[in-house]
Amino acid sequence: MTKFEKAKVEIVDEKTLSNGWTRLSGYQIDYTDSDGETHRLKREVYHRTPAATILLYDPKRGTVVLVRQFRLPVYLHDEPAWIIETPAGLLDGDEPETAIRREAMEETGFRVRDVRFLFKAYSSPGSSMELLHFFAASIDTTDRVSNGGGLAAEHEDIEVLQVPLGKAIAMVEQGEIADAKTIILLQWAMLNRELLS
Ligand SMILES: Nc1nc2c(ncn2[C@@H]2O[C@H](COP(=O)(O)OP(=O)(O)O[C@H]3O[C@H](CO)[C@@H](O)[C@H](O)[C@@H]3O)[C@@H](O)[C@H]2O)c(=O)[nH]1
Ligand SMILES: [Mg+2]
Repeated sequence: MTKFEKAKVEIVDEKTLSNGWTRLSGYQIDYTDSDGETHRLKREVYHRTPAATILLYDPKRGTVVLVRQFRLPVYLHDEPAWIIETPAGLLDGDEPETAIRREAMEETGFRVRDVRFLFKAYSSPGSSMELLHFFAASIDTTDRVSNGGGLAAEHEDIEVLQVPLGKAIAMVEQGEIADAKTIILLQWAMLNRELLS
């Protein structure tokens, strides 16, 4: 028996408010709440497609592979905008594991061998449909087959960093790493280091 036994939702209307790189819709829904009362609510939804991210961990050196790139939404906060993240990208219609192998290679130059699927998580469920698939893989220096750096055709301009895991955790505490997916994966690594040998 949950609070929401009587709750239900009916979509009454959807209008496209913007149809650029990502579609933004304005919905009207009839939401019947937990007391059984129905209210018409307005909600805006950003139709982001699924994405994937990966913790690349080198057990011999105790380092993680991170990428640094310009992020406009951070710039608009008047914060330093070349932020540090785990490698990530849109699935672009591929299976999550295929997509993360491709993104890891394009962004970091590491060819990933065995990949471990960890979990899925909504990155911002109040406004965005984005569902992120989280992975982890151990790598070593011999898996680096190119410099990475992203796709020139898409003007990706990516710096590849190899950071000791303890230092990366300290960077979270100091505010130098401030991306949610990255913090989740670094904390997973701290809790599960024995799985990555
Ligand atoms: N033309 C155009 N191109 C864009 C736009 N936004 C992004 N791009 C391009 O689209 C590509 C996206 O690169 P990916 O590596 O696939 O994705 P990402 O930017 O790393 O991140 C995605 O996944 C993250 C998961 O953490 C998400 O958080 C992030 O919002 C995004 O969906 C980049 O080349 C970028 O230049 C846009 O509004 N217009
Ligand atoms: Mg990316």
